[in-house]
Amino acid sequence: MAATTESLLRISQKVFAESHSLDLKNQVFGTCNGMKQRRKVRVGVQAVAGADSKGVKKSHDVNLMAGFDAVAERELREKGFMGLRRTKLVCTIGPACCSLEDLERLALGGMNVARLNMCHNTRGWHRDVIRKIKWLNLDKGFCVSVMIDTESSQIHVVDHGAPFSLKAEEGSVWVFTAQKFEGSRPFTVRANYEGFSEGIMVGDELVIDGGMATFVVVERMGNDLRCKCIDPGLLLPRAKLSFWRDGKLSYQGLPTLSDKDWDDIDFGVSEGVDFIAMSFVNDADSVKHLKNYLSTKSSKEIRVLAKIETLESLRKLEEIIEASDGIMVARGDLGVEVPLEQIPTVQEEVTRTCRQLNKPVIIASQLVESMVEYPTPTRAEVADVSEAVRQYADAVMLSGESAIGSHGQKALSVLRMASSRMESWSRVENQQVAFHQSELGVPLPDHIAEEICNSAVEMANNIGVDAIFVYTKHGEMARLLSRNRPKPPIFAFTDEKNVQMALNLQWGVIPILIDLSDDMEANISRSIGLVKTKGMVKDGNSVLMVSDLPPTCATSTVFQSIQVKNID
Ligand SMILES: Nc1ncnc2c1ncn2[C@@H]1O[C@H](COP(=O)(O)OP(=O)(O)O)[C@@H](O)[C@H]1O
Ligand SMILES: C=C(OP(=O)(O)O)C(=O)O
Ligand SMILES: [K+]
Ligand SMILES: [Mg+2]
Repeated sequence: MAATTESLLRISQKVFAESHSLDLKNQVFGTCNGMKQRRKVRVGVQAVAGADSKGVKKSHDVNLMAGFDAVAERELREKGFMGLRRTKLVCTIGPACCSLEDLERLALGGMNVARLNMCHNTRGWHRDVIRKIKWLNLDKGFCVSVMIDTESSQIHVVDHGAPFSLKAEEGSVWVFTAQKFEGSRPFTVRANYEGFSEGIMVGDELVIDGGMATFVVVERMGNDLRCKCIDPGLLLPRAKLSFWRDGKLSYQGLPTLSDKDWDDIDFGVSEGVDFIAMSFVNDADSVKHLKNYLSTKSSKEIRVLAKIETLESLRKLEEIIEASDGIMVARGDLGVEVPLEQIPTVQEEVTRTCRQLNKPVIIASQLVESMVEYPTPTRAEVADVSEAVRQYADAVMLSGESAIGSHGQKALSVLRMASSRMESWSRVENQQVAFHQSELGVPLPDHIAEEICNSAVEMANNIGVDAIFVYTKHGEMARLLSRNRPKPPIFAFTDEKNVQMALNLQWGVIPILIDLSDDMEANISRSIGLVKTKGMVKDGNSVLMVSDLPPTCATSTVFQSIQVKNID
């Protein structure tokens, strides 16, 4: 495929316009009732995209209009309803997988969300990748969401005198400084942050990368620290530094979001990303603050995920989960503050709490770490991925395996295969075991929606329908169904693009963008017609349908119903 940077840019601007179409709508189509207005807008955007990309085939237009996920569609045709993967896959994009061809291969391999870690590389590089992904979505009918991950105020090495890792020998003495110096000075390490040594005293321990090596501070020289290695190990080029006193991490009062993070967030807003993963969250307030900021800055809703990677965040787990749109169990940095043997139980606890509170959860870091170098995973790594899937995490994630590894596609296929295998095993294993969940909703309408979804899933499992269809404006009913981890897959029909992109992270949900109207019967026949033309359902299939659409825009009563239909 020959896509020049220029054409990429043009089409990205279209995507941008689509995701920021609020003002556009009123200008172009005037006023009518809300739903009709949206319906017209999409046709408008599609016509523009169609006119612009002359090479785009007819089938792509159908994809654009119906907002299908070409990969889920193919998977369904090949493997049937039960073979559809339920666990979502997140890939960190880096230099090893940033070409259009690489990204397309990852999308074809099942990537649901592309993650860009703002710790690394330039904003120009990130912009280029985001635009490529959006272009692929448009051109190939993929449905890959974009997530940016903030850097936060981490203290790390920027220069240790070598482009590769160095060994710190026992008893060797090193100077840690924030000052720039010319050339290379042996045994000198430069940190990224001026105040890195603030409050640090002689006798404190300096731990590298959560235990790769340990030093003790032997002298303060202004803001520099002279340190002696007491536990030998490796110093990597961007190694993270943490200070400990009396077995406790010393708190340096660094903000969760730095000035650079706010710039990165504005960048994410302007590029129309779907998720922002917030690093080093310590409390719910920082999450609420970012969500408020985004609600004023962005015309589309950007979901905020809190990364659980500090001891403090575990103390305030529930309030953080409640404030967020989802969670990432960031096991890499978590392992710096929490003893490694506790990581598995912490993971299980966070995953369970997320499901109770109905928020999606991603299990991240080192899932198949050895594949950064080797073409096959270790048996232990496959067991780790399978365990996350058995715990019913919504998503599993690749980091360095895709960003810098030589076997990114293979690593993704390991996640895909391990997920599918464990999912089908769990369906058999859990046949009799119901998940005991606490009630979520307090106001009556929420409680009703919750009970309807719980009953719908029980019914779907008992009857053995092939699929669940849900018609949803904000995605809430889809999430409530997903929370029950039903046996059949959930097809979520929505007319909100950003709801579709957010549901990409939700276990077992295939989000589909279609026009929805006040007429439920019309919605049902339209959705069936669409999936039938795609070959996704056949005559004889049975579907359970759940809806939470208001019957008319004028009334606030939500019309909820469950019905079972045989496709004919
Ligand atoms: N955008 C990028 N550009 C260059 N290298 C990257 C990028 N994203 C990730 N990497 C590399 O991949 C490794 C793994 O990624 P990740 O786990 O996200 O970051 P980190 O190691 O900083 O926690 C990083 O250490 C870095 O070397
Ligand atoms: C996912 C993580 O965050 P990052 O890769 O940004 O350090 C982690 O620490 O596990
Ligand atoms: K990060
Ligand atoms: Mg981290």
